Amino acid sequence: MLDVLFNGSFMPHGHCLLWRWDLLFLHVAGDALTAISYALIPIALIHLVHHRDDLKFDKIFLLFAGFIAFCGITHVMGLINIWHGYYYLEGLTKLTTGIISITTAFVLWKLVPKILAVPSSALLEQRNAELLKAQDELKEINATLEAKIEERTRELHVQANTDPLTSISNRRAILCDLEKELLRSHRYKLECSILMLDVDYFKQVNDTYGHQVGDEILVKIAETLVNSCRTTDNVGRYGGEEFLIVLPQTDKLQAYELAERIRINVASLTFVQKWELTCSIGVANLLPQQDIHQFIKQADDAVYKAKNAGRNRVVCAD
Ligand SMILES: Nc1nc2c(ncn2[C@@H]2O[C@H](COP(=O)(O)OP(=O)(O)OP(=O)(O)O)[C@@H](O)[C@H]2O)c(=O)[nH]1
Repeated sequence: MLDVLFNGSFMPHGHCLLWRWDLLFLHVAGDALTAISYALIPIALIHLVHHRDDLKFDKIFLLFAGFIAFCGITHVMGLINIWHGYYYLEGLTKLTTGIISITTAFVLWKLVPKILAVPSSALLEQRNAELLKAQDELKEINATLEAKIEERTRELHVQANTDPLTSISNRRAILCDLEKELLRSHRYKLECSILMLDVDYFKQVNDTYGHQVGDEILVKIAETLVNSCRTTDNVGRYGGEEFLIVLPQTDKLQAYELAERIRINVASLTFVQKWELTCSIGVANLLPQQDIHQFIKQADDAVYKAKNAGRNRVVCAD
């Protein structure tokens, strides 16, 4: 079998060309150039498949490489057969080339729908642009939402710490301020005073003029307190008609003077109704080691004394 295959004793092709140099040149040059390029193309294809893991349909590239390589071999056989007559070998090469070619053609046609289904780079670019746009829109929505959440959180914080009637700090907030001030004063050995203010005979105001007038009076008193104090002082509504004022770095005498001023300011408030509005104020100055409850009780006791002493007065705790 191999003897037949490698039998080169058939008439060389050169005889058909009558050994004319011009014909020989055309055939040799054409076959040689084709054979060289048919050797280089498969190498390039294999290199490509080898270096790109993400290459889709890599099997077809390898099939192409084989197909082109065998085409090259048939041209080499054509060259050899100019001088020798290996026509069995050439025939076998052509048959092999034909089988690989038909296989490649078959596989390629089978792949066509799949290849067409792969989105084109223009389509991918368009999708990418759409995604980037959607991403920008989402970022914008996110930023808006975050701003809204921040705003709402601020509003809720204000709501949680503000007395809805008077718009000053509520009991929770003023106690929180006092707690902080207490810690600071103890730590840095600073003076700290508080005023507890209770409106006199407020029940009578409500009973005589109605709850709404009572509310208006509370609002006016809160305004008066805020206007009478420094911005560094904290004014809060402690209870119904009770107000707590925290005075950082303020000694007993300064606190007493402020309390007197407040008492006078409240007494000078005028309402449509002829009612002499007064208040009683207890002053407490922070003692060493004193906690918030003891501090407030001191001020409360002073208010109680002021009430018992006839109201409309300021009493300093002992
Ligand atoms: N209008 C109004 N009244 C309130 C509010 N909170 C508490 N009060 C009223 O304040 C009154 C407080 O009455 P009391 O504790 O007896 O004290 P008082 O009448 O001021 O008497 P003294 O404190 O002893 O001078 C009650 O009638 C409460 O209903 C409020 O938000 N608005």
